[in-house]
Amino acid sequence: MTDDATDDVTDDAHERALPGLPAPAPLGTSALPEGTYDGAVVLVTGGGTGLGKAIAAEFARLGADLVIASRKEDRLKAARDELAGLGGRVTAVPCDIRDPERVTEVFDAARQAYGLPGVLVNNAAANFPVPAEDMSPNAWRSVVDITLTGTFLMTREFARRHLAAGSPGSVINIGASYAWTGGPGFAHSAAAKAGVQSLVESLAVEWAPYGIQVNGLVPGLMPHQDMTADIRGNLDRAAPARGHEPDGPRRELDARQPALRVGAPRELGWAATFLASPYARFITGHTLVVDGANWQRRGLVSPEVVTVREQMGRGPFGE
Ligand SMILES: CCCCC/C=C/C(=O)SCCNC(=O)CCNC(=O)[C@H](O)C(C)(C)COP(=O)(O)OP(=O)(O)OC[C@H]1O[C@@H](n2cnc3c(N)ncnc32)[C@H](O)[C@@H]1OP(=O)(O)O
Ligand SMILES: NC(=O)C1=CN([C@@H]2O[C@H](COP(=O)(O)OP(=O)(O)OC[C@H]3O[C@@H](n4cnc5c(N)ncnc54)[C@H](OP(=O)(O)O)[C@@H]3O)[C@@H](O)[C@H]2O)C=CC1
Repeated sequence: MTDDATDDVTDDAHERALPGLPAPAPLGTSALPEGTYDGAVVLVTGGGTGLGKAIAAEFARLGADLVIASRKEDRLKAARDELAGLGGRVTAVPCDIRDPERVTEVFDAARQAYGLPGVLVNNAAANFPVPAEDMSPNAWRSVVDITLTGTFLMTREFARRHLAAGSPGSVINIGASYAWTGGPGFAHSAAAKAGVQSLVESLAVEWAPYGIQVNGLVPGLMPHQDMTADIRGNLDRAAPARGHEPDGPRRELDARQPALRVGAPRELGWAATFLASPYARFITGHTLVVDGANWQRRGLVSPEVVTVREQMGRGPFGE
């Protein structure tokens, strides 16, 4: 199982005069004791690709049985086989999280396979860059329905089942820092992630009395080979991949981070396994940012303003 390694990129950073933040520990290692998740069932939406798969992998290494859910069966099956190679059991359930009936079916399938998941990672989301004035109503709805409504439906089903069973649980919502900074060019996704962040804070209080933790986990820039063409295209505008590999090292992206490197997906996975672990039982309603301080970045002097249209190489509105 690979981690879409930024290791190569990290080496680049170390060749510089400034070291940047140190490289992460090797893939396959963990700060948590072996077997921390033995007997636990972990449900990860969007667990067939990218960061969701990396998160699922870290839970699997620590003994969890996994349920991964998303729309595309072929990718889910490939990920299931890959994750099963880490030792645990893995079930893949096709599901569009916008549909409450499909959401119910995922939990039914999980219960039948291993029992009620004790951990839910709401990782599935949708996003593409688009100037707000060009965005169709359906484009807005699509991103908000998947990212915010889908997250709510999954979380509601998880809580209902735990409330009925009287059992504790842990929810982790994967967010984005533009939830609180705003995201020019990503107005739909930023608004949806702001809603996801708000859910963390509302539901943590609402459900703490029942033993359910709800936390947020925000990745910084963590490129991986499953990035959609839209997101990849956005990165390509800033930093074209070198060589023949579409996921080749991108020194230019590293140079744009205070850490002088992008994040490795496993760094998010490690944070998720901590947040849902017995060592974080008094942490709820919190959002942990794993981004090398990129979201706090400010220059002494503000950079020149470049409109979203110009950044995307688009002509005047309406032409
Ligand atoms: C680089 C910084 C990133 C920072 C943070 C990153 C956050 C992330 O969330 S990354 C995760 C990205 N991953 C995904 O988005 C995976 C899932 N995404 C998708 O499957 C598609 O992108 C989807 C959301 C468009 C698919 O949803 P679906 O319901 O199948 O939608 P349709 O294909 O029917 O399209 C709906 C609607 O949206 C319009 N649209 C699609 N792409 C674009 C685009 N690039 N620009 C403008 N509009 C777009 C599409 O045309 C439809 O609208 P109508 O034509 O009006 O019907
Ligand atoms: N990569 C990064 O640098 C950053 C990522 N993030 C966040 O991290 C998370 C993962 O992103 P990343 O791995 O990069 O993106 P991916 O595109 O790889 O993952 C998105 C996942 O969501 C699933 N998905 C999309 N729509 C639905 C749906 N309607 N129902 C069920 N599943 C769905 C997709 O599977 P399928 O198509 O099969 O449905 C896919 O597995 C997201 O929440 C994203 O916002 C935040 C900041 C930066």
